[in-house]
Amino acid sequence: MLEIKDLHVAYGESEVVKGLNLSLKENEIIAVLGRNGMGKTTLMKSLIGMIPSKSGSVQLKGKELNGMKSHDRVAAGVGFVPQGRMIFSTMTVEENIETGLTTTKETKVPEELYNIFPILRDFRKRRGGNLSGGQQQQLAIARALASNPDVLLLDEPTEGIQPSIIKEMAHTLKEIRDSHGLSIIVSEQVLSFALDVADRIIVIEKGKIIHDQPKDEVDEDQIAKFLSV
Ligand SMILES: Nc1ncnc2c1ncn2[C@@H]1O[C@H](COP(=O)(O)OP(=O)(O)OP(=O)(O)O)[C@@H](O)[C@H]1O
Repeated sequence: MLEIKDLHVAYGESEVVKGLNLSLKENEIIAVLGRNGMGKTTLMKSLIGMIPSKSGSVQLKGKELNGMKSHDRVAAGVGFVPQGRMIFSTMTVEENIETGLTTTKETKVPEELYNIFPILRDFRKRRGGNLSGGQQQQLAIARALASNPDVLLLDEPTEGIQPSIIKEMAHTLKEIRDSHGLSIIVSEQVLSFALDVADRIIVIEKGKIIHDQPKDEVDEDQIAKFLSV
């Protein structure tokens, strides 16, 4: 449903994503692993249109996204949870989620989102900046889901989150995938989380995929070696 073909992304002369090919199926969760600086964030930002790609193609359900602005990609069905969550700290929880509704006809936060994350219902009048890291991550996911995406991109969602909450996050993401028929790409450095959440594990190094395997066939030691510095 998401087809990435020969994608090249560069900052000026410096090419960071170097001819990446990836095919994401319906209801599939892919974890993209890689050490710091290997291009995970650049890939994610280019998929949501925050960084233009140099060449290549990204198609969602047959529709070309390359060349489209971020807002139009969201309308086309891409949801994005950025690294560091980027919650609007002075806005309330409710207002934060409402910013995700701009591409839909809804004006109120759908109850269904509060059913997935009940703590956000309880805290809906609190300022985003007053939530814990794990609660802010739930808020960032709820905001991304508000636009009814077909594919959800999460950039290092476990960063700065407690281990017990990380476990819960993997469970919630799989539940959302099942209930919403979503496909998910998550970039990660935490191998245990990737193995917990994903159907397929991909390792990128220097902007290219160097490893691609179904989760059930993964040799953890081998992946750990790819990730060690
Ligand atoms: N705005 C920028 N201008 C120039 N180079 C950049 C820019 N942003 C990132 N880079 C470079 O691109 C490369 C890939 O960075 P990127 O942030 O995509 O890696 P990453 O795998 O997501 O790492 P991290 O885990 O630290 O987020 C790095 O060498 C980085 O220095």
